[in-house]
Amino acid sequence: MTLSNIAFSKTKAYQDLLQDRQRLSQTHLISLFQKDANRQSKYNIIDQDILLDFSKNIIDEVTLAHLIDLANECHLSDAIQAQFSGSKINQTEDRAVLHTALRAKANHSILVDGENIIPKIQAVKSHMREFTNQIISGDWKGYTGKDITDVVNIGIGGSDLGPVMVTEALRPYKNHLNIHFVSNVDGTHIAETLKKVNPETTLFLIASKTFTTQETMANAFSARNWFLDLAKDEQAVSKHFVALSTNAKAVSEFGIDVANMFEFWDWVGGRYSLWSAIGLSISLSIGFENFELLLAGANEMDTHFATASFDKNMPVVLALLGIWYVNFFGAATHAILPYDQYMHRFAAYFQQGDMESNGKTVDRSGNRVDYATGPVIWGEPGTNGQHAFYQLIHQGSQLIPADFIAPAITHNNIGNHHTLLMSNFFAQTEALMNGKTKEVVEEELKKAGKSEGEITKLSPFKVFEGNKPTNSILVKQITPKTLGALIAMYEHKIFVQGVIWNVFSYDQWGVELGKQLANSILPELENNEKIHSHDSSTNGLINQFKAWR
Ligand SMILES: O=P(O)(O)OC[C@H]1O[C@@H](O)[C@H](O)[C@@H](O)[C@@H]1O
Repeated sequence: MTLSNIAFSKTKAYQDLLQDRQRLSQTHLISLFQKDANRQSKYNIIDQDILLDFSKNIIDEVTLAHLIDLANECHLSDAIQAQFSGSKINQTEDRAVLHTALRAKANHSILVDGENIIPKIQAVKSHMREFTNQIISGDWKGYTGKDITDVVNIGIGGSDLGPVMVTEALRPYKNHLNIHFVSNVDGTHIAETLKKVNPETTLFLIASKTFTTQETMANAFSARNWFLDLAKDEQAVSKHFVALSTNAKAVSEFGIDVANMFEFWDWVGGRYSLWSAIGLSISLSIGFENFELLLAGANEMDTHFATASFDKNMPVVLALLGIWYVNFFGAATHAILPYDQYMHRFAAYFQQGDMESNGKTVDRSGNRVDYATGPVIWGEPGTNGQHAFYQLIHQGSQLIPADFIAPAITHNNIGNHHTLLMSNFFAQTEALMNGKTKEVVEEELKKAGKSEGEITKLSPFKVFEGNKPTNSILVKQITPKTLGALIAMYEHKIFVQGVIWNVFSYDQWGVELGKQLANSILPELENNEKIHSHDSSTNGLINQFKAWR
């Protein structure tokens, strides 16, 4: 079973949606609410302690029906089925895409090349459980007999962002272990981290799907050298270095015993790998039982995605709304705004998740697309964002659809902080929708005692057009389970958009060119000769670098 190959812009639904866009061009969100007393309940999905309210979007029933037609015309149901069943839908790399299998129930069966992969997933999980328990309990000792106190995850991209985001989001569930992350090849990152840890009590997780990534290998070798300089014993490495990888050969060449390797497989995409052995830092941080709850939450979202009708399907609705704004309103970006300080890396995580997946311009037949695809994803936690960039969302010239995410229950009930936070959460989407008319502005200025002249001068700047679309995602509480569901919801959203845009969401050829060029420039930096082999800009920069270093 392969993915269908439907040109999105040639579908009937696309034409219908163009007309909807025309029809709604003069319609304000406020009037959509005024026209339909049931609007809130119609555009609302609740599942697994997550409420998605998408009523503040510029859609009506006809538009939603056309968006769903679009999904059907692009054979979305078949695509979902193809992904979940292990078809090799990552065609450019000839791989299945089965992060969903990592969180499937133990009695499930999913075949890849005729082999049921569930038993081997379970075997790695047992290894993770056992190892996690040994480290947390102190049964696992460092080379001088001391307990492990610090864990350093060395990885980049998908081998870093997911674990960082989740360990931060689930800090309230954290145990005594200090978890550090080193990703950047900038020596500062590893140097500053090593200053904080003691070799006798530190465990390094070398996290790399390929075990060839330049940044990760450089950091891993530096960590190993630092460790050996202090421990002065090769034998000690096995107690302090473990690998999370698909590449056993490279792991043992690095000097890590394969018994200390936590395996995963090529059908787990890097940016979808936090559910695999790459999640070991998460399991160490919050305990394996909580890690399993994270997987269970994601699994429940998988079931929701695979079974709910499209109009009641959170990932599908989010994906269709995203397409509505990217392709029919020209929105170039999409903001993810968590009103939860612990979720401060959530948007950064989905920058990779979304932009590395759908940042493509070639369709599944190898032709250039004639429509926009993946938007720029960005965001910061509320309310910090309000005091920084919300100005542009409210009054700027760009349309910026935004997801507002907040927990009803906080982990830190201090004074009235949570109600203060939530009042902002509710107020912002209301303000973005309603805006403020000239009449209201003038009335306010009048009440403030301004003269007629001042009112005329000031009022244009104080008017808010409103009509800015938002999704509100209210979560009962951020727990391992609900966080797992939220992440899976966004993962599936990305997949749905890729299906409809007719791009391959699970490869990432676009990151290769820079790597290739860096490899060819590297030897040129290792001597003091003047460089002439590039364009004049690159030559000039390299030569100035050499002159200054
Ligand atoms: O886990 P690895 O193999 O070290 O790869 C890390 C990252 O490497 C990048 O080159 C890829 O674009 C990412 O998708 C990937 O997550």
